[in-house]
Amino acid sequence: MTTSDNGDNGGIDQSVQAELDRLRGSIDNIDAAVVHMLAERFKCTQQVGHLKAAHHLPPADPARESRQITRLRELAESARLDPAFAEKLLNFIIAEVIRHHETIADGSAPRP
Ligand SMILES: C=C(O[C@@H]1C=C(C(=O)O)C=C[C@H]1O)C(=O)O
Repeated sequence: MTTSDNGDNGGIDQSVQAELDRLRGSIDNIDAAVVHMLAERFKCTQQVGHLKAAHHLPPADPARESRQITRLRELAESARLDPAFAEKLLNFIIAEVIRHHETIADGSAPRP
C-alpha cells in the first residue's frame, strides 16, 4: 500500500487521497456555484422588495411561498433529494428575504 506518510496508521493511501481531492474539487466548484446563484436570487428579491415597498404591498406572500414549496418538493423528489430538506432550505432563504423586505419597507435600506 502506498501511503502519504511514514507508515503509521494515520496515513492515507495515495489513491484514496487523490480521489478525495478530486471529489473535494467538485464540492468547492458546486459551493461556488451555489453562492453565485444565491447572490443572483437576492439581487432579484431585493428588487421585488423595493417594488413592494413602493406599492405598499406586504413583505411576505404566503400563497406564493406555498406554491414554491410544492414545486420545489416535486423537483427534489425527481432529483432524489430529500424533499423535507429542500423545503427547510427554501424556508430558510425566504425568511431572510422577508427580513430584507421589512428593512426596505421601514425605509432603512438604500435604493441600489
Ligand atoms: C420574493 C418575494 O417575497 C417573499 C419572498 C419569497 C422568495 O424568496 O421566494 C417568496 C414570497 C414572499 O414571501 C415575492 O413575493 O415574490
